[in-house]
Amino acid sequence: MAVDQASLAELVSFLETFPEPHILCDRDYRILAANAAYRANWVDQIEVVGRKCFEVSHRYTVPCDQAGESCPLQRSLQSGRRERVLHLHYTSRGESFENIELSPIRDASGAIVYYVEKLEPLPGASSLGDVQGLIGRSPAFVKMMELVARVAPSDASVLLQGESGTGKELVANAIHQLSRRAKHPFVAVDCSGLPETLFESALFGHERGAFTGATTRTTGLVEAASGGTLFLDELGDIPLSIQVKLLRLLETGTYRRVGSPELRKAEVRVVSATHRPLTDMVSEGLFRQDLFYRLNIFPIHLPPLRQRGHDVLLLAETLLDRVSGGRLRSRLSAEAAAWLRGYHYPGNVRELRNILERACLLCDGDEIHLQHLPVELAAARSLPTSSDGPPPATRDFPDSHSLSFEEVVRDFKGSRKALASHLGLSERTLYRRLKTVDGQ
Ligand SMILES: Nc1ncnc2c1ncn2[C@@H]1O[C@H](COP(=O)(O)OP(=O)(O)OP(=O)(O)O)[C@@H](O)[C@H]1O
Repeated sequence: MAVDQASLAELVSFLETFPEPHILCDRDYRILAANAAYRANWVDQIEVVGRKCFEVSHRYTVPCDQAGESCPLQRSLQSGRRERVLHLHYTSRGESFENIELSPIRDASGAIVYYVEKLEPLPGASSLGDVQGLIGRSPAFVKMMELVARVAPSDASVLLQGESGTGKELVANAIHQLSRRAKHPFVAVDCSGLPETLFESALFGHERGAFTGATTRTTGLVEAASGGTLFLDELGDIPLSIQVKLLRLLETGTYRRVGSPELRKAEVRVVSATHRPLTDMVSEGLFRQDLFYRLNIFPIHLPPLRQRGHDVLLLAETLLDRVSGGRLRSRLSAEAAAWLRGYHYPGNVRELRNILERACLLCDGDEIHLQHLPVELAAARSLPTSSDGPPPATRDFPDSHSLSFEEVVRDFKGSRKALASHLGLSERTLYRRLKTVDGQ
């Protein structure tokens, strides 16, 4: 049964009272009305009434769920409830990540007849490529961004898990920028770079005379992050002796400077990151279980680049701008683009950036060709190049095609320095990981 015309007109005029952009759709995705805020900001004055929402917002010809994205309308039809998702939408400001909230409207018999859709851009985020420096539009990336947008406004501890170079620090920063803490500091701590003896004083500060060489009182990183976000990178490298102190900080919001009995208050949100399987470390007794649970309240998995499809070329375009550093910006030839699209990137986005930086230096003209790319890396896996078989651009490489760290190390013919650069790791991190592999 349909809602009568008078009720529909009331609903439409009700939407006009909202300052945020709203549209009204039927169950068949058709837009029945758009309020002034939507008309003013969201589309370039084109008529949207009568068109399908997926066509206007995504330029799709099929509903989002048939295009590999989650469709709030379908979800709400199934759940019967309000649904929220994050989508990448076309707007008058270009492509933009938006929080979408879809509320069902029922008729007198209780059947869903319409949907009211509210659209809100992520705070601070404008067009694609400007979401705190994070580039991507693949389903795996958008799914991850949806979790980022959901957790950012809260104070929950977030644990970012993902291979090296997947953008964990960028994501941690995005969480900070999208939170109410954005005006306060974001302090990143590289836990692998701190020797155990200095860890506690770096984190919590120390009093004058607390240990030999402590000639002045020093504030720690926890205090420096006050009101903001403390990002603990390479969490698995925190010594056990410090883990207990970190747990106290998280549970009671207090800490002591080294050499001081005074309990100090800290007001920080903690986001941490690891590429190591922390649950294994917990079962081996190398990481405290209570601390793991406390930090892992909201886990977010960062997809490896090889699972992000066309994001590779999207990223390549932006990274080429960044690495060309004032020089003439090089273009990718078709065969270079196909190779880049098919390569498996054990070092993820950092490796892609390194490959492009090297290619720009090797390339004399303005076009990057296969000879400027490290094609020998993929040859170990017999990946096709443009000259044999279908171009890699047309295929996706599932996980089984990716090389493990050990395999890359085994197959790599160059120096340790070249290997570190190829993997997108610092030499120090490479040695640390080699040590872990040898120790197994
Ligand atoms: N989605 C993205 N868009 C743009 N640049 C990205 C993206 N992801 C990663 N990068 C770039 O890749 C490089 C590596 O990113 P980042 O340092 O955040 O990775 P990481 O996962 O923290 O790595 P590690 O585990 O080695 O510390 C940086 O130069 C970063 O700017």
